[in-house]
Amino acid sequence: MIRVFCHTLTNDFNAKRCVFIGVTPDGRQLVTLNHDIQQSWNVGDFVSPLAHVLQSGQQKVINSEHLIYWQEDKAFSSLLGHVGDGDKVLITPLKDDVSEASDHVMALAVYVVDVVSWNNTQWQDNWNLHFPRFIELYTHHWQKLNELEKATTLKGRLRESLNLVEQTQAISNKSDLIKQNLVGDSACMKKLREQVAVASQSDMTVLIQSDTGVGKEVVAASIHEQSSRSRQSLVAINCAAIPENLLESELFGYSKGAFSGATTDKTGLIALADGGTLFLDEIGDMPLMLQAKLLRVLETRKYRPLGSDKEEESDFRLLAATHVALQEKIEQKLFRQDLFYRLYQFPVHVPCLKDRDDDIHILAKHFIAKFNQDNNANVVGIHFEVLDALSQHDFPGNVRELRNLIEFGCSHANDGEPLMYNHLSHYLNAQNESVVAESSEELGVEEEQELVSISDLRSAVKDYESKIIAMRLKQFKGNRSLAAESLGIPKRTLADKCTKMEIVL
Ligand SMILES: Nc1ncnc2c1ncn2[C@@H]1O[C@H](COP(=O)(O)OP(=O)(O)OP(=O)(O)O)[C@@H](O)[C@H]1O
Repeated sequence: MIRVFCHTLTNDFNAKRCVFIGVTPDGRQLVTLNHDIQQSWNVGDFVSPLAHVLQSGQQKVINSEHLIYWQEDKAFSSLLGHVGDGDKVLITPLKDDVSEASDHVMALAVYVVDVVSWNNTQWQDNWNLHFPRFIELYTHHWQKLNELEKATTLKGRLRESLNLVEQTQAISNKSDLIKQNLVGDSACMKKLREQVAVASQSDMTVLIQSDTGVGKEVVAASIHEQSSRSRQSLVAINCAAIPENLLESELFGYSKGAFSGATTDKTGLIALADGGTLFLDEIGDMPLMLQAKLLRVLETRKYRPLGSDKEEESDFRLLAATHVALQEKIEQKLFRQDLFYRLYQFPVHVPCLKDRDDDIHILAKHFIAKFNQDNNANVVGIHFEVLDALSQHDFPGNVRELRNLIEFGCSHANDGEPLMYNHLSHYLNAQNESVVAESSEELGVEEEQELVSISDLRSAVKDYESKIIAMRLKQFKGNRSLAAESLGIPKRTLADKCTKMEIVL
């Protein structure tokens, strides 16, 4: 469009030079639009004649002798090139014809007319007659093109935001589905489900890092189930559970005769995962020699079964998990750094249960429902004392320990009844006994010293009672029901004694 404008001005109106200047979208700058010239001016810089025309909206004709006044504006001078004696520099504003402000200037055309043309009456007639019409037509077309461009850009942006909305919706839908297996309402579990949903949309290698029993396997299964590979298998292996020499043949498979005992061909897990997902649990325990082989497979997708001279291909997606800190293993030269970075494409951390104890209740309910379903039982809910006790438990074995605990309790509960404290007391007391044993040992030393100095038996007994109650309350983190139950006294009696003895916790 600009080329056509300059071409018409040069050919039909004998312009010696023609430059097109536009206003930037933020309205702050004037910039040259010709491809071969790069200059810009601040719209408020009145050292330049361009700012004057932009503000007045009136065409300006500058005689060659008056150019001296604008010499301070070096950019403007260099724009014009050589201007001969008597030549005229014209700056014509191009006004937008649909804008409500009829003086809105869209652009400026700067051109030089030589003295001969300017003094020629035929040129003058032609210029007076056709130039205004040309400018009007040109501005109109240019404006339409700009509108079209704006509409196309807007359409593109709308599409982009629509895609974003669709993507967010898809992730939220997936997260809801994932919640059926990856239970928990804590903020970190919601975030984890979102990460799982995002991971399931790509083929990136996911490295799941966490303590034992937190649900790494559940995370891996959820990623696979929500991915486009879900119709094919999820093939899982625990690298720590299999002896080193067997792990290689399990993964790569072997040909008949590869070693003594290989009486038939065996398909390896890498082959079985073709089209699906391979989950390597406890990858931190994989021997170094196998790590090198795995790295090669990840890079080429090719592998060779033991004893075979033929390379095979497998299109699998890798998920890996570890409960050990791989960085430490790298420092100890027990894990390859290059493999770590290959696995670390999409890292996922699953938080420990003690860092999200809001989830204990919902997980407990989930495991009771599962127990009922699997055992055709009818344990109805969970008593608040059990929840209190659970929230004070540390769960070093994480969700797996909670699941075992609930299943243990459910198996002692009666149909139609909720899960009560006494159904779990055997399990929990075994834990508490170790706490009490620790405290008792400490008390033994102090007690010995105190016994020697007793002079008032009644007050010593009271002190002793008060210590026992305080210790028991501490053990149950201030829960008076549990402390009273453990001491075999009613809760009200314990409360009275606390008031009388001024025991506060
Ligand atoms: N968020 C959860 N929702 C429901 N069940 C869960 C959740 N997290 C873990 N579980 C259950 O807890 C048990 C242990 O989970 P999982 O085997 O996935 O843990 P892990 O981290 O892989 O353990 P390990 O480190 O021993 O391999 C399983 O029975 C699993 O179903």
